[in-house]
Amino acid sequence: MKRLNSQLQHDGAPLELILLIRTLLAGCKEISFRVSQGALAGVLGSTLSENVQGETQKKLDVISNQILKDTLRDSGYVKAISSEEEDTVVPCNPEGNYLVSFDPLDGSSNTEINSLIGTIFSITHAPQWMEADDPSAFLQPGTQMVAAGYVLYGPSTMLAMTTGRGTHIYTLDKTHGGFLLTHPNVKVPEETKEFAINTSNERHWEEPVKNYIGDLLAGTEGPRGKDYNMRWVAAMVGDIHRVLCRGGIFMYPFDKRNPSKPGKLRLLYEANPMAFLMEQAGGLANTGHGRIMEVMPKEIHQRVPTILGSKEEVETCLTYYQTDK
Ligand SMILES: O=P(O)(O)OC[C@H]1O[C@](O)(COP(=O)(O)O)[C@@H](O)[C@@H]1O
Ligand SMILES: [Mg+2]
Ligand SMILES: [Mg+2]
Repeated sequence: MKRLNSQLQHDGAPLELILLIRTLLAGCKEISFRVSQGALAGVLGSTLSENVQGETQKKLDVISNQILKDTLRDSGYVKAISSEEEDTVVPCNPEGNYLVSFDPLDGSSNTEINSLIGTIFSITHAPQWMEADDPSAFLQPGTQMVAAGYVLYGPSTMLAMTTGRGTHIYTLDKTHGGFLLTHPNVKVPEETKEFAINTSNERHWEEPVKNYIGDLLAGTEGPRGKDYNMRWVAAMVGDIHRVLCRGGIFMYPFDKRNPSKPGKLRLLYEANPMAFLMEQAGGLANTGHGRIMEVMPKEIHQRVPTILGSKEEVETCLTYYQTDK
């Protein structure tokens, strides 16, 4: 089975980017080990602190963030880091050529129930003009990403990654510690009968979402003429992995509860990397009003509504926004 290195070379990734990705993944392997030790390593449960977004930090949020930060800072390849768990950008090597953004642990609420969690990341070039502690260099649209992916800490530890030449999925071979290419060139089926949305928020949704989901729930008797199934992992990384593997539509739409938080998911750490993976696998990624990867971020912790998945299903969903039917 092909190794990660040879696939990256095959996809034309420059040597320094390959070395950076390998460094990042060394950190993820350490997180994978800590996660698998669970209660034995004392990594479960909450801390007493909150992150800048007012969310209580789990011990694993803090540990994973520290592991990635230390690994990347020491590598020399990275000029600065932005993380869901950091208030501001973290300056690294002023001579570094890359910027890395990450959600060190996605799906924190799943840690205590031994359910799916993961790390989501993206990499862009560091502009020459930037100072290492200048957050404005991170305010680039997702179209500028040179690599993105996630590591899923599930029954197997899996990596989904793209450098813009397709989306490939690898499995961590724990006997040698290498990621092996198990699912090359993943293609998301264009049609689906499966959706993922937190329906407990229905009363806060806007009309297009209410109408679209209402039509899915109507099944064979409704306008869509087929029965849909629903799944919700409560970790985007798990839901997107399922969609990449067998199709579906995943949504975290705009929520009327708090207009300052337009959707729960973060553009830099969650939406953009997943959008890149989805598009490279033939799927779509939209906010309801435009392509996620074209959103110009105004601040590093910005949130964005998300609709990702099977091409035809996302296109159908978007027609509800156009007509507001
Ligand atoms: O509480 P809800 O609505 O189930 O939210 C689940 C969503 O929140 C998230 O867990 C947020 O991620 P974090 O755990 O990194 O904060 C997403 O992964 C997931 O899709
Ligand atoms: Mg997350
Ligand atoms: Mg997180």
